[in-house]
Amino acid sequence: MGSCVITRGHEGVLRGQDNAGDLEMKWCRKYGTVYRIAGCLGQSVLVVCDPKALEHVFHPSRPYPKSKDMHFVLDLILGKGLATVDNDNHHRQRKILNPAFSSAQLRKYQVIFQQCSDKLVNDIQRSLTGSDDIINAVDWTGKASLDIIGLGKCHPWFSPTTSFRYDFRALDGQEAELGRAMKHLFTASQVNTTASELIFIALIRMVPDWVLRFLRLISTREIRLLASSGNVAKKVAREVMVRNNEVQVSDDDRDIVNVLGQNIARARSEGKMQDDEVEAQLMTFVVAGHETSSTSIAWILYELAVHPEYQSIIRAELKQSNDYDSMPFLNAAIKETFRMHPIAPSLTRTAPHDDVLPLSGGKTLAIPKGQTLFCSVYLYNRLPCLWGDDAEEWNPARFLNKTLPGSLGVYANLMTFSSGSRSCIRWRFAVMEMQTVLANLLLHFEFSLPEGGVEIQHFPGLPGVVPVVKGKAHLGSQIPLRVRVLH
Ligand code: HEM
Repeated sequence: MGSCVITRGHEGVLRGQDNAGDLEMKWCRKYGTVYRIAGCLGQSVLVVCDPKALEHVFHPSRPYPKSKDMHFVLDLILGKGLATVDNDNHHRQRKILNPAFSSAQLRKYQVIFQQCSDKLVNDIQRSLTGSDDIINAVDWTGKASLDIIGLGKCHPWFSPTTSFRYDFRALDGQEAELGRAMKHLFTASQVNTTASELIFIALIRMVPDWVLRFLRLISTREIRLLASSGNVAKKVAREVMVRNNEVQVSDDDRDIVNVLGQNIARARSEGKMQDDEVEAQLMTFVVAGHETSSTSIAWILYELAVHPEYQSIIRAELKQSNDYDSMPFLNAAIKETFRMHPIAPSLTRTAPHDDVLPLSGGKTLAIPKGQTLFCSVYLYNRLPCLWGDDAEEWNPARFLNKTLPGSLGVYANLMTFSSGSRSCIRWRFAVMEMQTVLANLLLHFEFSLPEGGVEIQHFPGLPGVVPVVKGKAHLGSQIPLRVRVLH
């Protein structure tokens, strides 16, 4: 399968590619929906996008666990929160947190989405100097989503003395420490991964659990960056907990942090959650909710700039109704963007025991206990057998009035929010946030590509991909778009 550096394996080659997914796609066309690559230090890694095999790996009642290296990285950034723990601990934590995302609760968050969207529109408007301004969409959507999860000053009843919310002040241009750390988290890994970092990851997969404690003491550049983001998140989580104990918020005024804080505090007082877990939940929600949503909103603006005809259609829908869920084109465009631009293009899992993977077409594949699997969201979301021959093109029409293929994935049968009991707990929140922010932006602005066009690539960052301008990855996360105010 082509040449590779022996120590780094294909894994090193994948992390070094300019556009995440290109090589996986090339190999998928050549070798099929399950193929083996060399991991670092000669480890064997299975790349999987076969729908039947993925159904087996993400089965709700017996999902494969995350790989040890993923656990290690998540633990550094998020502590022992929902995204990190397994089995009974995971089940217990998820049960405690689920009510914060019930449909009734989500409807209440809608007010916050709207206020932060209004503020975003005003701030973009104020920043424009002429009729032909270019903005970096990622910067603006990042400010808005940080405010939505952090609940900064866009909230009308915000007051540092009566609320415990952490003021990111993102939309006011004074980025708080956490805002800076989060920005750094995804972009830090844009510097080429070294062989020693890959060897470190390979070692984590190989050594017994008790050795892992000592590996934590080894400090690679990547580990240092991840740990320092985790430390900032921890500091904020502690601040939030202290304020949560100090203030009472009425039922109607409760935002996501209030709701989460209250559920967590109750579980803690009933002895169902330890202090370090409480801290980790807040860290998890702050970190997981930032770049994920903002990058996805920036991607849809990009796709709509490339396909302006859809901007007009969606604007017409928005002028006729306030009910976002009833708008076919708005939702089809969102689904199609989540299909083409998954923030986590691959989910790493480990076989918990010797197993037989069922494959499409009735075949099977025997795998040993401990086998590492790269479950490719990117490839699954682009399989021609599911999405059609034009699967590599952005075409929302595929989601209009059609039965969706397959049965995987919590949203639109895509793997973007994963599938089964470890799927994204806030996928509905993310979709509602995207609907509201996008609707408000499209009603006030027209987006187009800068003169001469621009090619955006998926840079393979950690823990997710980062949009960069081709040839300008060193400038970090960017989606430059031309903006015109609509009157
Ligand atoms: C566009 C937005 C988002 C995308 C594409 C996304 C995607 C994902 C994916 C793929 C997973 C599974 C990860 C794995 O198994 O390794 C996941 C899990 C998770 N996500 Fe999201 N996410 C988004 C937004 C959010 C937001 C806004 C939050 C919260 C603030 C959030 C919180 C979580 C948590 C806590 C988990 C762990 C769930 C568990 O293990 O039970 N996500 N997300």
